[in-house]
This record gives sequence, C-alpha cells and structure tokens, in this order.
Amino acid sequence: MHEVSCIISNELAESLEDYFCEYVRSSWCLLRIRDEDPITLQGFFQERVEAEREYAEMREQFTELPAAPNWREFDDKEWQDAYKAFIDPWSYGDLHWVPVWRRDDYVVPAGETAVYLDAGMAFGTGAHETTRLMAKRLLDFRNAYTGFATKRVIDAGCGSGILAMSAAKLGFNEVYAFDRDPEAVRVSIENRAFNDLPDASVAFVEAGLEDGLINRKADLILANIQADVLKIHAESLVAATAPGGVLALSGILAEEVDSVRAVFAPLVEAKFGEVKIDSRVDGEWCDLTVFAS
Ligand SMILES: C[S@@+](CC[C@H](N)C(=O)[O-])C[C@H]1O[C@@H](n2cnc3c(N)ncnc32)[C@H](O)[C@@H]1O
Repeated sequence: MHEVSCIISNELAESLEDYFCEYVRSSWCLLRIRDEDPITLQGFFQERVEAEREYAEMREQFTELPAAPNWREFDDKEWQDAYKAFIDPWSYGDLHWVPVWRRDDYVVPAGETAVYLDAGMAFGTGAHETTRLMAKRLLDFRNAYTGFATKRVIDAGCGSGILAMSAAKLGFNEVYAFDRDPEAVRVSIENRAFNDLPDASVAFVEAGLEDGLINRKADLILANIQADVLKIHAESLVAATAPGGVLALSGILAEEVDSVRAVFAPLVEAKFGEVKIDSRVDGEWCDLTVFAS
C-alpha cells in the first residue's frame, strides 16, 4: 500500500472537497487530528503509478499542490493492522456494528442485531458521527412501525453499505442502496456476503443521485451525503419520499443546517402541505429529518 500526503491550506482543502465530490476520488481524504493541526491531504493506493496519475491530475487543476509530496510504503499486513486498530464495534439500542475481524470476540446479546463490516476504501466504518445519526433515525423508524417489514428503505450514497445492511438486518425487506462510486458498491456487495444476507434482501447499485431515485418511492430514505450535494438533489429526494414517510439527511455541518432546511422546507410544504423537520447534533455534525405527513 502506498501513502501520498502533503500539508495544504484551509482554502485549498475547501476547493478539494468540492473536487472530490464532483469527481469520484474515494482514495483521498483530508485529515486534521486536533483543531490546531494543519490539514493534510492523504491518499492511499495499492499501486504507486495510480497514485501518481491521480495526484498529477489534481495538480493540473490545483497548482499550489507541492510538486514533491511525501511518499510512504506499507506492507499489506502493516497497513491492515494500522487500519484495524482504529475501528471498534459500536452499538445503539439493539443494533451493533462490528468489524468483521472482531466477529469471534465481540459478543452480541441474544435477540439483538449485528452488522459485520469491512469498509476497506469506502466510507462507512460506523465510526463517523454522520453515520451514527442515521442509525438513530433508522431505529426510531423501526420502533415507530409494528408492520415495518413491508416498508421500503432507500440508502442514497451507501458507502460500505452499512445503513442498508442495518435496515435489511432489522427486518426491512425492500432495501435499495446506491452509490456513484463503483468501489463503494463492490465493498457493499462484499459486506452483504459477510452478513449472509441474500442478494435480494438489499440491492446495491452503481448510480448517482441524478438517476438513482428515478421512479422510486420509499417510506424511509437515508442520505448521508454532504450538504451541498443534498441541496442540489433536494427535489428528487423529496419526490422519492412516500406520504407518511421519513427523509433523513446527514453529512451536514452545524453551520450548514439552516441553509439545508431553507432548501428542503418549501419543497416539503409544497408536496405534503405541512413541514415537520427535526434536527439532531453529534459533535460538529447534524442531521435534518423530514417527516412527511
Ligand atoms: C459520507 S458517505 C456515507 C456512506 C454511508 N451511507 C454512511 O452513512 O456511512 C457518502 C457516500 O455518498 C456517495 N456519494 C457522494 N455523492 C454522490 C452522488 N451524487 N450520488 C450518489 N452517491 C454519492 C459517496 O461516494 C460516499 O460513498
């Protein structure tokens, strides 16, 4: 495994976030451990030539990136151990997210639900606040319905498949998940197999928000994608929400929540005649959840 990294300015980090969103670049991340630290651009690749190609493409657009970034090579075991050391099981209510390599030593109480995961290069280890906010909405939804098994769930931007598989394992039998990143779809399908879920129990499809929601309706939509993208696709997200359903949005920073609400509220009011929107906070992140009446 090859790591490429360099320190970048806050302004460049903002532009790169938009770039990563526009072009699928799942091998890259922006890292700041403590508030006072500078931001590091970091990429992980199996092949160094692939890293060099993507970095060179980025430098064409962002000329302030250094010509000679830092390179580090890990052997596969060292890399796997470093990655695994960061990820712990997490549970909320009766739902447990367990790294696959902890399958044998993590005890799931009888009658509770475990989802086994290896997110690999996809987003969705279960460690992020934005994912956890969605788990809470999923459990609220499950708890609100006794006949819940007939409810349809969509996971928009499924990453590792963590939310879609949680829905399937909690008993929802019409779960449709999509992501525009082919690597995320590959990882999701692999995770579905780790969980012994039949293919038909949760569909994982490569699609973007512009086409993934066409002709679809769901009683619960979970969309943990960044605020700007949610705003662009607000009409399709509201259109895909069934009457009486729930549209749960995440990936929203606290300072962005009002602007997301301002885009969604009039659409919800126009479609459902009433606006019931709730928001929860976890660290610097918020969700925004619409209850369609
Ligand atoms: C923050 S991750 C969420 C992953 C997972 N659902 C979770 O909650 O942990 C966002 C995911 O949305 C995908 N994504 C971003 N923009 C998208 C778009 N326009 N259409 C579909 N997927 C998108 C990304 O590839 C990424 O896997």
